Amino acid sequence: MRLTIALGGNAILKPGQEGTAAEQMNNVYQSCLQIGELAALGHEIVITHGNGPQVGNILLQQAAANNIPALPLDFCGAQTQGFIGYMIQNSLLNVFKDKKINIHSTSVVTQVLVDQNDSAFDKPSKPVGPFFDKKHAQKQEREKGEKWIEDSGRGWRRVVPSPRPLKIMEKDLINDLIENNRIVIAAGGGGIPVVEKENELKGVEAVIDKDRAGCILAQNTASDFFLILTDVDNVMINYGTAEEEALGQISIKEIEKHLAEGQFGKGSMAPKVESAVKFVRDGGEKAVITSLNKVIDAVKGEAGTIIYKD
Ligand SMILES: Nc1ncnc2c1ncn2[C@@H]1O[C@H](COP(=O)(O)OP(=O)(O)O)[C@@H](O)[C@H]1O
Ligand SMILES: NC(=O)OP(=O)(O)O
Repeated sequence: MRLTIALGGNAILKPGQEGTAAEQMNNVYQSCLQIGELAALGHEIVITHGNGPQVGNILLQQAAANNIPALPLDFCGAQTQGFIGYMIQNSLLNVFKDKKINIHSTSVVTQVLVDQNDSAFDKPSKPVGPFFDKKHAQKQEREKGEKWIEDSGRGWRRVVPSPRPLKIMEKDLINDLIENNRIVIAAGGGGIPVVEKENELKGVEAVIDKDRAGCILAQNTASDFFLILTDVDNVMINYGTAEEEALGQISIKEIEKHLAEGQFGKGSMAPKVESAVKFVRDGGEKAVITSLNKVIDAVKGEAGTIIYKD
């Protein structure tokens, strides 16, 4: 089976961790152990990954640097594709060497087309960087004109514009690599957002949601399964309350009812559910939202929130 796997940025850099290279490499290596198991079972694998924590850290590093020009958000996104891609390639090489699997992986610096008139440019919604307290968030809003939100009970985070992905510009190249038995890492961080202006592609300041771009990647690569891996085993209803309940196998109709009720975090779980639903509604076989630890069972249909056609 061909699987597109979307790795959450928060799984690569967990809330509360400092963000050292060693921490992130270790987290990625743990993810790649599971991906190695799937490759050993004979599955073809396409990978995308988040970059919210990482791109936010680059913005903080830039703000702390004197006399060095800050680079725009599309450049920061490209940087994260490079170093997160490196961590995945490095980890997969080490995992495959141990398992004696002869498959190579490569990262594709990927541009994703967005609409320059997307209303998201006026309404920042994508959380980036570490979690802070409310006081810090209010100070940044007051002094820097930034926008901050409370993120699913975990603390306050800066938000940036997150337009809808329309098209993966490197689609054909990605498919050529897959046909040549490569594990491709693409559309990292949702892809580098570009708009079409006077017949040219130009980068714009935004961070695309990687689950929405991941859905297009899964469709463009004719994947059977779209797996969204995050830090919870299941999507929940009444999340964070005493009545919290995990969703298992669920139809599009049922999960859309919960979506309409506002059961899923706006900048976190809601885009995952919408992306999973879109993949299945448009003809994909199955979409799963689960944690890394459950991925092997999820592929067998035995764990996670599995969305199927009504
Ligand atoms: N209804 C819900 N069920 C489960 N998790 C939810 C729900 N609503 C919001 N969340 C939050 O969504 C988070 C996962 O989204 P996010 O942090 O964006 O993940 P990632 O970085 O892995 O892509 C969970 O850690 C949880 O705090
Ligand atoms: N770009 C993006 O969606 O990143 P996260 O998954 O880390 O939020």
